[in-house]
Amino acid sequence: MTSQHAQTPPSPAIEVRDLTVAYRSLVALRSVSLTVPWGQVYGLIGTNGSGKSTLFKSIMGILRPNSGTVLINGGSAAIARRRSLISYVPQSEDVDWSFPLSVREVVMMGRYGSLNWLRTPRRKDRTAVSDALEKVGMADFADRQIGQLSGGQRKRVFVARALAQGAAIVLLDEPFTGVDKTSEATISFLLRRLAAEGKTILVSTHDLHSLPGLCDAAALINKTVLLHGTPAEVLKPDNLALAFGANPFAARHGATTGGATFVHAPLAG
Ligand SMILES: Nc1ncnc2c1ncn2[C@@H]1O[C@H](COP(=O)(O)OP(=O)(O)OP(=O)(O)O)[C@@H](O)[C@H]1O
Repeated sequence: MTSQHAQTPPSPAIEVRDLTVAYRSLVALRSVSLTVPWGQVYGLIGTNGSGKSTLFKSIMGILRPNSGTVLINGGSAAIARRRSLISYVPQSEDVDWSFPLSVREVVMMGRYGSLNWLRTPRRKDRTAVSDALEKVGMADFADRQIGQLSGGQRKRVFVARALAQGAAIVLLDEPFTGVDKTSEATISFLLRRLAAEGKTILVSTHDLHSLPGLCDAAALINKTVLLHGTPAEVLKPDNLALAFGANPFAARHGATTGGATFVHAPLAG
């Protein structure tokens, strides 16, 4: 017997459809399509300038695409941001570290919608901030100015901001660049735990060696998505070489091709 009401399949966490983004005449992304399901850590792999940050900013709705769409849980990025559904941990270079804010104040920003900046924190906000700082091992640094932190500590503070926000989707742009091993392990552990709770993590990284332990799936990107698959498939040297020309990452993994899904013919340059 069939049910009278057909079940609508749940929307994926992130769905990018045929996205093209240009900075004036420079095309940074061309016809990018990507589906990221719920409950996964998904890796975005690409060399410098391959368009990873542009894709993140497009997913966040910060950049307006020339064409194509981005859906967050089936709706617009603007709605997702307003509902604090999605959080963005930027590259360190994109943050003004001289800004006179304490660690606690940065994490508290995760508790305010952008329209609510002047609201006085309530007890549950303060508790959420303390809990998040505890989880990333930064509770002892709560009153320190953000400029007085190491690279790894700064990243942990921004991860804490995403935790305090309670976002169901977290984007992390190069979270392991310039980061010490302790911070990397803390962040990786937290990301795996968030995914186990059903949340979705999209992470861009150059660090291929961290990929198998961290990610459930990954995509190789060079202005467009070249291929996607499991980390083991994506990391096959021949796939990296096919995607990027000579293997620019000098990966030490496996030696055969196959398994990964090529989406586009590899691009030159
Ligand atoms: N604001 C901008 N104006 C003009 N061009 C830009 C701008 N931001 C990025 N680009 C260019 O767009 C392309 C993609 O840049 P993007 O920052 O998205 O790459 P990326 O993969 O994040 O690189 P990286 O790993 O170095 O951060 C590059 O050629 C870059 O020079």
